[in-house]
Amino acid sequence: MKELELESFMHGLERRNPGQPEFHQAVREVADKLIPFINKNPKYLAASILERMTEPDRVISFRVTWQDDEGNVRVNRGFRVQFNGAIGPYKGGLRFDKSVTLGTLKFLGFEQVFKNSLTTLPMGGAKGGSDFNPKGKSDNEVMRFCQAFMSELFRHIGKDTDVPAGDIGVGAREVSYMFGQYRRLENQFTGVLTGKGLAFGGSNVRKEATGYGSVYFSREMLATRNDSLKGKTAIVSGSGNVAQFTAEKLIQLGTKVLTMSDRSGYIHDPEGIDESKLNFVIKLKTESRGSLEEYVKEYPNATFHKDETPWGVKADLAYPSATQNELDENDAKKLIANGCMLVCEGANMPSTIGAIKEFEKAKILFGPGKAANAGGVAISGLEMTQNSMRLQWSFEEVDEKLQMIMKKIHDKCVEYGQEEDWIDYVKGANIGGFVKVADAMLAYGVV
Ligand SMILES: NC(=O)C1=CN([C@@H]2O[C@H](COP(=O)(O)OP(=O)(O)OC[C@H]3O[C@@H](n4cnc5c(N)ncnc54)[C@H](OP(=O)(O)O)[C@@H]3O)[C@@H](O)[C@H]2O)C=CC1
Ligand SMILES: O=C(O)CCC(=O)C(=O)O
Repeated sequence: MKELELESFMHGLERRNPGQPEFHQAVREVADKLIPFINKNPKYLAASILERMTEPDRVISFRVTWQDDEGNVRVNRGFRVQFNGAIGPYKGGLRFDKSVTLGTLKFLGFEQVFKNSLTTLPMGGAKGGSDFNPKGKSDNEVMRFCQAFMSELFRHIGKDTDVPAGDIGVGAREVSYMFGQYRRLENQFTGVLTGKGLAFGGSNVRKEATGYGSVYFSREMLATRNDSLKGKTAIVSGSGNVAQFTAEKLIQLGTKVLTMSDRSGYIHDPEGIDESKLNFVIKLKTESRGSLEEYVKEYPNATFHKDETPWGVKADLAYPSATQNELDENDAKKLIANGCMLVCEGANMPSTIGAIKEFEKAKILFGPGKAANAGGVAISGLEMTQNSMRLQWSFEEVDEKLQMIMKKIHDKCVEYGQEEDWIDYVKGANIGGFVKVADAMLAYGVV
């Protein structure tokens, strides 16, 4: 049987998916670690599992027509990429951002397949969204867009088919508008979206889960070196959902958070962002939706660095939690030179392949997003469970389950990623996520 070879596999993939560099990057990172494993396990090779797993089950693309406050008719493009449903209903967020393309959503959907498998819950992988830019839009415009988006999406989703949630640009407000529209169209109250409000089927801890989960994962990584979060300093990037609750949990566990960022730049607060300063950021980002520049007006001992990223700040730990490719090879070199011992990805694919190579060379603790940020979708999975049972677990109960799941994901990464003198978490997450999906696909035969 002819073995797989990385460059020729990638050549074929790039030829079949032109103009989708983020998708190429996500597949390369996975294939680099998986191909040696597949070549040693001919059952996967013979069934062309990697070729099948890099081709989405289904891509849905549609027009979204809505009206702005001036009465102008606006047109956006909507997508849902149902990437792989071998181990459960499709599951993954929706992103509303002007940068969204099919290639972006294919990279995110592909990552989601492995991530969801790692959670140990029965969820396939999907992602969707639109090039709609929510920035500067009124609440009414966002509502009309969400209703128009759901007016097409509703026919492709369902509690046992595909269950979307939030991502960049899609938070509690947007999920609520979409859930309201789904309920109106289908006349059904079912768990068809997660991240819902607590009053209408949401789960405790879903809002916090991605950030908290990322911190719990980093706590497990540090424990492998008999170390802990207490007394450390941290760089956090982003100031949205994931960054906010990463910062909150770090503060609670005794870590000093020095930075947060947004599209306009980053803030550096050498005294540390404490709970009350974080509440200012949360209000700024979820209510007035302003720029972080406002922070230094309120807290003048901090500095604002316009159009810059925070990776040059000296700290023990780094939590990239904004967006893809926000941390490159040079940033990685700066972090390592400054003594950073751990990078934990709250965002999806925030580190470039060059940056990851630097972390691997330096053998620092590096937690890839598909493992480290899986807490969000894990609690979404538990929201689906609670919806099916028609009950709601307490905050403490769900938080305990989240900690257990993050520990299990960490254990899985160690099982497949343990090398002689370090843990290759990228390899561990990729192989650990692959095996369950691949075995299900093998069991189904040629489908
Ligand atoms: N929400 C979730 O449960 C999960 C999210 N993720 C991933 O985490 C990351 C953050 O998502 P989330 O917090 O939900 O999204 P939000 O929309 O809540 O926040 C995104 C944050 O990142 C900043 N940002 C977005 N794009 C850019 C950019 N191009 N350059 C610089 N900063 C940028 C935003 O800045 P600004 O405020 O200026 O818009 C904002 O601070 C994404 O990669 C997402 O895929 C992963 C797992 C689950
Ligand atoms: O909760 C979910 O279903 C989606 C979370 C998500 O989009 C992600 O893990 O990237």
